Amino acid sequence: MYLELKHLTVDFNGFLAVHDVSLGIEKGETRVIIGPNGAGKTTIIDMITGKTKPTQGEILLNGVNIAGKESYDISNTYGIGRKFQGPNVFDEMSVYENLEVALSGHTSLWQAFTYRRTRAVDVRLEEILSQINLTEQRDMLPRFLSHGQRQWLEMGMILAQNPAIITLDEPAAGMTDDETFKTGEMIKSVMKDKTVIVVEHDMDFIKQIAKTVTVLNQGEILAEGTYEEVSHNAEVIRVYLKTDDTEEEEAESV
Ligand SMILES: Nc1ncnc2c1ncn2[C@@H]1O[C@H](COP(=O)(O)OP(=O)(O)OP(=O)(O)O)[C@@H](O)[C@H]1O
Repeated sequence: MYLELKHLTVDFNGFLAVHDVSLGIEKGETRVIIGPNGAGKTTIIDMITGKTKPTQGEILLNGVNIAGKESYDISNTYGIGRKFQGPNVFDEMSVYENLEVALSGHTSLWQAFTYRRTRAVDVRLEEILSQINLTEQRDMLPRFLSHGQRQWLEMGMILAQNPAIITLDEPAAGMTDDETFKTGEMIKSVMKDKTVIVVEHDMDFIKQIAKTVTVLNQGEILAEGTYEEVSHNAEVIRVYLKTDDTEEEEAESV
């Protein structure tokens, strides 16, 4: 198994946000994690990316335990990239320059001094611009982009860093249906060689991208399987998928 979470638990002053979670993710897989608000989804991403240290358990990447390592180390040494829920770009730089900063990976003063905008850099950045549908917006400042386009810029910045594993926390939140669909296609095509972990709520989007879905509830795994399996699972429907509409319909039919 490529990435293996083993018996992960997080105790926030007596509150178990994540409790004894074990799951395995294959290399190149796109795994979606769903569940009600407060289920512990973001906390799991926080542990994989080093923001939160598990109270117990292991996170094995190719058999190496990375649980509790610093986020800087996890991103730079172990190649795990993250897209946060909110936009995280440099406002005074153009789309192209934002991607360039991400690609150059100025992790030391020496790299910053020796960096040159070579032909190879330009070719790669143009390729990323096309992959994230922002070729025409390359010289724009991020504030002139739509919400969805800003999210794509961030996905591009992660691609520029070329991580092996990409974690995306609600990438489609606030997007139009068209932007959401394009984001799904982007994950399927551009990120097909990456291992991708996505936290999401939009079930159409999940259906579009997921091979395996893990359902969390109150810090524990409730179900795991294909989209079809989990969306027909009675417990998953009861705790998560049941909408106010279906409850009203049931109440009316009684
Ligand atoms: N630093 C913290 N200290 C205390 N409690 C926390 C902390 N971080 C998260 N929690 C709590 O842990 C639980 C799980 O939070 P988490 O953000 O992982 O849920 P989630 O499944 O991502 O929810 P959402 O869908 O709303 O983003 C929540 O009840 C949250 O309030």
